[in-house]
Amino acid sequence: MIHARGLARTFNTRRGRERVQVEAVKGVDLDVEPGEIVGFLGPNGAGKTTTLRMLTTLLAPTHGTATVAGHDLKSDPVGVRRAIGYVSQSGSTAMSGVKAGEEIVDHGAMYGLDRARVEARGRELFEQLELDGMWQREPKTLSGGQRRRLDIAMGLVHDPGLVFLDEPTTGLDPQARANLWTHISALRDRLSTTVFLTTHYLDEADALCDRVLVIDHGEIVASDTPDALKRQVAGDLIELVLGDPSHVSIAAQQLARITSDAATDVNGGIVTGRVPSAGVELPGLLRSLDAAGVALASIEVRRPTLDDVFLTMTGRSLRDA
Ligand SMILES: Nc1ncnc2c1ncn2[C@@H]1O[C@H](COP(=O)(O)OP(=O)(O)OP(=O)(O)O)[C@@H](O)[C@H]1O
Repeated sequence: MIHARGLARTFNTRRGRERVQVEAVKGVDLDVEPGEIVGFLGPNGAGKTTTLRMLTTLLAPTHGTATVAGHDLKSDPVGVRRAIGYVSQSGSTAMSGVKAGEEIVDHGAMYGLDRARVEARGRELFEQLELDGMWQREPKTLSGGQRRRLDIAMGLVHDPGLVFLDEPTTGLDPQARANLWTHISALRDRLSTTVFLTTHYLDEADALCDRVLVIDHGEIVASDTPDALKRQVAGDLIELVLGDPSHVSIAAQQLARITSDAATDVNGGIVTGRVPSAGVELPGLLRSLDAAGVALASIEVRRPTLDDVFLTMTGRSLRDA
């Protein structure tokens, strides 16, 4: 669906009186297969929006080539535009006067589609996106989550095979975000729409995306499934909270037998260590602790997060970057 090679964009800008060149995107290669939900993750200023604007024909690349939904970005930008949906950060719904349904029909008509056909498609999308009953409402009277779903309906009304969502859940409360994830997954499952979305949120990339591309300083630093990326970080963290603190050293010994680096941390009555896979190691550990007479108050397992992945790759936390 998307094949980009060496995609780059430089901006000429001024810093004070000095002219400077900003290399926003530095020769990115990326491939997205049909039916995938791919998350484009990175800190502020990493180059996400610039890449998205290039892939959607809104910004010309300085270098590189790309095929998007079967059309060449440079030689056939109109073909690209017809074949994709794009939902920007700010959305495209008008805030006054026009009814939600009319906006949808006008938007589809812009693509040269028959109004009756667009209306049928729009009503179907309203149903799928839980917007039933909103056809006659003005967008300004909708909730934040409903408005984002209306934006997505607009992006899909011409039935594109590929849709770009720029930070789709920014500004929504946690419940509305989770609800939108369900809808985006369902769209892919029902309509086989390929989804390419940018996000700041680690939990969003983790919960929603089949694959995550991590961009930093204009370069892709990782591309894999969230689980595979997290497996690259040295395993799961096991935390043993001891019922009897005098068992600390024996518990540490037992845990050290299975940790990746034969090391554990002891803090009061708590012993922690990283193991390659907690699911595999835990039953044996519990048996050996039991045999050694160690009483546990509780046990916790923490899987690595995408933030741990970013930290391992760049030495910085995604949140602080
Ligand atoms: N029109 C422009 N002129 C000059 N510099 C720009 C322009 N657009 C983007 N940049 C710079 O390019 C870099 C990448 O910006 P971009 O908006 O693509 O990042 P981003 O990952 O989308 O960030 P955010 O998450 O904050 O939206 C930044 O350093 C930004 O300041």
